[in-house]
Parts: sequence; C-alpha cells; structure tokens
Amino acid sequence: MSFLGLLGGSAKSSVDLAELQRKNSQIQYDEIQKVTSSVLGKTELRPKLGIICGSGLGGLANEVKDSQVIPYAEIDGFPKCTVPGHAGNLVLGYLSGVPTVCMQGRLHFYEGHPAWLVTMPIRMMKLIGVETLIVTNASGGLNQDYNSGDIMVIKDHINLTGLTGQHPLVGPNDEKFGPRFPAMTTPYDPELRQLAQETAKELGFSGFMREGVYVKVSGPSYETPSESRLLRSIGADTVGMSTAPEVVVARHAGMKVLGFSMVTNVVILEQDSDKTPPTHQEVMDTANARAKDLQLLVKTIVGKLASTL
Ligand SMILES: O=P(O)(O)O[C@@H]1C[C@H](O)[C@@H](CO)O1
Ligand SMILES: Nc1nc2[nH]cnc2c(=O)[nH]1
Repeated sequence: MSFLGLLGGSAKSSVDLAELQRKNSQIQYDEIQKVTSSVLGKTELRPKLGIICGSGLGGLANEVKDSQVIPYAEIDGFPKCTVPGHAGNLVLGYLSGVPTVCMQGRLHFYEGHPAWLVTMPIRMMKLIGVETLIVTNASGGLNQDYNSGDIMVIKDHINLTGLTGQHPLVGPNDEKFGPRFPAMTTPYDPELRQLAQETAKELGFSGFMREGVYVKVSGPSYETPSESRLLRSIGADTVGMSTAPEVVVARHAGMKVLGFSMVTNVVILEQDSDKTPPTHQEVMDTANARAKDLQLLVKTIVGKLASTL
C-alpha cells in the first residue's frame, strides 16, 4: 500500500511503504511531517514531554490530566500495536502541569516493523515539539542481585540489534533530524538520572531502585541460559526487546532522555533449571503490580522539572 496513499496524498508522489520496508530505507522528513500534522490536527495541545509506556505500564498514561486519547488506528500512517499490554493510543494532556504526549503502547521490531518504523513516533514527537523523552520498559533481570519488581534507572544500553545491523538510522540521513554519525556517549541524561534517584529516595523507594545497563535484543523468544550468560558477561543488568532504538533516534534528534527498566522476571542462567520460565503474562502482572510506584515516581520527577520544560 502506498504510504502517502495512507496519508491521503496523491498516487503520483506516493512512497511505497512495502518497498521502503524491502529496502530497509527511512521514511523521510516530509512523510513524518504528515503523520505529525495528522496528530496536530486532532488536538490543540503542544506537548513538551514525551513518554513511552512499556509492557504492562500503560497506566502511566492515566496520570495525564485533561487527556485526549487518539488511537493509533486514527493517525494517518501510524502502524498498529499488536502486543498484549500495549493499548495502541496516543494520550495527550498534562502531567504535573506539563503538556505531555504519552505512547500507551510501543512498536517492536519482533512485530515485523523495521527499526526505522519502530522509531518513527520519536521523530513525530520531535516535530510536535517534544524535547525530553521518558522511556519505560519491562525487562528480565540478568543481574542476579535484582528482584522482580525492581525499577532500574537506565544508565547506558547495549543496542545489540543495532550493533549487528538492524540500526534505526541505517539509510539516507536527513540532517534536519540530526547528524550522519551521532555520538552515543551519554544516551541517558546524567542530571535526569540523578534527579530520578533523589526523587526515588524521597518517596521511600530506595529498597527497589537500581541503576544499570539495559541490553536490547530482537525477541520474541526469551533467552536461552547460554544467551543470558553471554548478555550478562558483556555488562548488561537487564534484557529486553525495545527502548534502545528509540533512545538512539531521540538522541540523534537532540532530545534529553530518562529511562526506567522494570524488572519483571529474574533471568535463568543455569541449564536444566527447575525455576519457572518467563511468560508475557508474568511480565505484565509484575509490571502492573509495581506500576503505581513507577507512576508516582515519574509524576513527581516531571513536577520537579515542570518549570524547565
Ligand atoms: O515494550 P517492552 O519492552 O516493555 O516489552 C517487554 C519486551 C517484550 O515486548 C515483552 C516480553 O514479555 O515485554
Ligand atoms: N528479552 C527479554 N525481554 C523481556 N521482557 C521482560 N522480561 C524479559 C526477558 O526475560 N527477556
């Protein structure tokens, strides 16, 4: 199907989405502008903050006041969300007084979306005016000191799928978004990380707060014990199937990023273990059980940032 056709554009100037997918090419600035216009045409709000809700963490969007819900299906050119625990809505409104756009449900590579399409909403947010992004995810704890329900402030990531070729910035670079070769030395903003830890302490959350490294794999299968030991040995504390590509694209576009990884299961490192293997139901249930704490943490942090956003 023609992408510009989806956007209501003329067949003559249309870009074939299937063809772009085959070439693993990028959607260009103009096309993302049309997705953005479709959103802006449905709301008066001009968000400064973007939030992405991970598996089972969509409740964060319920903290947004005076909210307007736009299903992805009603946004021209926006792909579908197919994963349970990812509602598939943009929720726009005010979080602690800050105009916010919240992705209640994200796109994943394992759903069949190429890396550039998974991250297209980040560029849309940038064009809307978002300069600060809060990403959340559900993850497996590779670090065996971690417990289910721990919240890890992400200090760095290993974009394993990016390093091995499925990088969201592969394809022609548009300097309007950012440079051809962006540095990734500080993907997660040090001041925001510090603020997150200080705020967690004030809220009495220190007992389940962590700071560490997230590794992004493709999924959808969970890891074998040997794969998990490999990921631990390269320095990762948690493992998941999202986030890093979104953060790379956000940093490419100059956005500040704060990331939280909710440990929903402790990863099994031993062969032939009698421990219970992970399930997506367990992931969602654990995320839901701790969601209120993460919601309060994010809301309080945003309240403290409000005057600067
Ligand atoms: O969207 P996130 O990264 O929070 O979801 C995690 C990774 C997979 O999508 C899913 C596996 O249970 O949860
Ligand atoms: N890859 C991966 N993703 C997850 N998301 C939640 N738990 C896990 C896990 O154990 N592994």
